[in-house]
Amino acid sequence: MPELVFFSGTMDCGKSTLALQIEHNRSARGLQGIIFTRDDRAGEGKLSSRLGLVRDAVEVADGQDLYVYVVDQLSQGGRADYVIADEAQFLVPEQIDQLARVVDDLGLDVYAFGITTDFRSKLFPGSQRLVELADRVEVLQVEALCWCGARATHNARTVGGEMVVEGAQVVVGDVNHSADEIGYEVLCRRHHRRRMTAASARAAALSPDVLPVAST
Ligand SMILES: Nc1ncnc2c1ncn2[C@@H]1O[C@H](COP(=O)(O)OP(=O)(O)O)[C@@H](O)[C@H]1O
Ligand SMILES: Cc1cn([C@H]2C[C@H](O)[C@@H](COP(=O)(O)O)O2)c(=O)[nH]c1=O
Repeated sequence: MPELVFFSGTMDCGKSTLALQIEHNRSARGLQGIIFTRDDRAGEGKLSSRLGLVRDAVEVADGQDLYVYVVDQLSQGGRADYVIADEAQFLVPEQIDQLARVVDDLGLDVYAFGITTDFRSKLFPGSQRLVELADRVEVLQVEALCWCGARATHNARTVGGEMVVEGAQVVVGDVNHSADEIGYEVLCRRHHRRRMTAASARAAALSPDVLPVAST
């Protein structure tokens, strides 16, 4: 049975790498996929992994109907054996419904990859719809780690290393960034709740004013 699978996790946990591996293994067996992406850090129409691999993909536009796109490809004589959608958190709920229709009406597997929650730990609308519609939600096995060593479950947005909680839901960026840029850091829930990034933990440890116990 074809499936809609949502591979989810924090930033930097290997989602795009897995997307590229799935694509590689299928194309090595002669299958042909349609690869959708949106706002990848590597630029328009790219699916990129921090391991250095990058490949071309279809950049999803505002309001684009993904079901119609796949049908058009097939009716123009193109092949589509499966569909991959990276950065799926940036798709709108209607586009997730269209991906579900690709599974149900065209009989293709659809593999979607994305972060579930934003820097405020609120669901992205596209990810919410994926959780609602997916046949399976898979959490990636390689754990991204918080600075404290615990499993990272949350995404923090940082400015100058400090966590911020105000701003637009979508700001394309990376976990490796210079100190004064907007960036991201993955944290465990405890440290996300306390807004304690690696930089603020380091500063607190160095400060003579801070008592060793802090509970919020
Ligand atoms: N230099 C490196 N050596 C080995 N693994 C790396 C290196 N840089 C990044 N990675 C791996 O790549 C992962 C990030 O992969 P990526 O597919 O870009 O993540 P995501 O799409 O989830 O943000 C990291 O969690 C780490 O496991
Ligand atoms: C938490 C959060 C992230 N983003 C952006 C930052 C990156 O461009 C992508 C995630 O990419 P990755 O391959 O999973 O690292 O999402 C955002 O726009 N808003 C957020 O709150």
